[in-house]
Formats: sequence, structure tokens, C-alpha cells
Amino acid sequence: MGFLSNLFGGGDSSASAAPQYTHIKIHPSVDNGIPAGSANFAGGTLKCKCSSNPVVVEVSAQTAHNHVCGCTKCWKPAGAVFSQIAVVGRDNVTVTENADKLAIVDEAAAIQRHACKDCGVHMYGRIENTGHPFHGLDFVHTELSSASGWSAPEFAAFVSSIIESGVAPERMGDIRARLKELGLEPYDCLSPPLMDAIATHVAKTSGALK
Ligand SMILES: N[C@@H](CCC(=O)N[C@@H](CSCO)C(=O)NCC(=O)O)C(=O)O
Ligand SMILES: [Zn+2]
Ligand SMILES: [Zn+2]
Repeated sequence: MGFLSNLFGGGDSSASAAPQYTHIKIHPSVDNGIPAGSANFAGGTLKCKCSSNPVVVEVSAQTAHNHVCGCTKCWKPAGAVFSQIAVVGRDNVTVTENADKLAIVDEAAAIQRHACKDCGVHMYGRIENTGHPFHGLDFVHTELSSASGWSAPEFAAFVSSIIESGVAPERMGDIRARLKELGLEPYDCLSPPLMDAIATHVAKTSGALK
């Protein structure tokens, strides 16, 4: 058995094997294991990194589709290669303090990221285009909250895009291996359910689907 499983690379050494890529850092919220979300969790308070007069955002619902994102546009904490980002209904997002410190990073982007002008943290990303497949959803970084119970990251999006931030292409094999080890399946765009949702929206808009 040992001989056969060694020969074919499966069996004993697969599912229960000790992690081999813990030296690869992805994001502080996942690097030491991923805490499960709580089914009855109903939101919390996001704060920017300013030590005085922080921007405060109340999120009044559990988030969905939490993921780590390798794109260049999403806010990442210092030293992280990926961001961690989830969605929540826009009606559940309210700026409660220091809203005057917010500015939109890129007015032309589909996701308008409202960032603190002082510390640079993105407090929420909003889609104003009513024709966009994800209109109605805001993008938030739940690591800005001290509460536990937020939905856990489920996959890794825009993984190849980390090269655009300067990650050496030679590192991609190890980085994808670490993501898999963490249970965050790596995709170079969004996950299949989200890509299917986008395509369904496009097909319904064009009339290809009823
Ligand atoms: N290679 C590009 C990809 C940028 C990109 O398309 N990002 C996605 C995901 S952000 C959260 O998952 C996106 O939908 N962007 C829309 C927007 O930012 O408005 C890069 O890395 O820059
Ligand atoms: Zn700030
Ligand atoms: Zn992103």
C-alpha cells in the first residue's frame, strides 16, 4: 500500500498531511487558519486605521461571498499580497462617523471604493451602475471590525493579478498551493457561481436567456 500510494502520489500523504506552505503569507486573516462564520451573526462596526477621528461604518447584516482577492484595486493591509473582501446589501451599510474623510478612489471603476483620505483604508465599495450584475451589493473588508462571526472567506479570486502588483511569476505555484492548503480554491477571475451569476445577468439583459 505504501509503495503504491508513494508511486501514484496519493493515499496516506494527501488529506491529513501537515501543511507544507505555511511560510507563504496570503493575508493576516487567513494565514493562521480560517475561523468559521456564525450562522446567527448579524453585522458589526468597521473602523478605519486612523488613531483619531476614525471613519466608522455600521454593517447591519452578515456578509456573503467572502474571498481573498489578488486584484490591484482592492485595499490590502500592509505587507499582504491579497485583500479579503465580502459583499453585503447596500441598504445594510451606513457611515456613522467622519464621513467627510471619505473620497472615491476611482470614479470610473465599476466598484466605487470609498477610502479614508488620511489612512487610505477602503471603507466600502459601491456599484452605482444599475445595469451591473452586482448592483445592490457593497464590498466590505470585515477585518476592519473587532467582532467575530463574519462569513469566512471561501475562495481566492484574481490570483494571477498579484503579478500586476509585483509578485514574481515564479512564486505562483507555491502561492496557489498555499491557497489550496487553506481551502481557498484559486481562480484567476471570480468563483464559478459568481461568474455564472454574471453570465446569467448578461444573457437575460441581451435576451439570450428568458
Ligand atoms: N487584473 C485586474 C483585475 C481587477 C478586477 O477586475 N477586479 C475585480 C475584483 S474586485 C473584488 O473581487 C473587479 O470586479 N473589479 C471591478 C472594479 O474594481 O471596479 C487588476 O488586478 O487590477
Ligand atoms: Zn482613516
Ligand atoms: Zn479585488
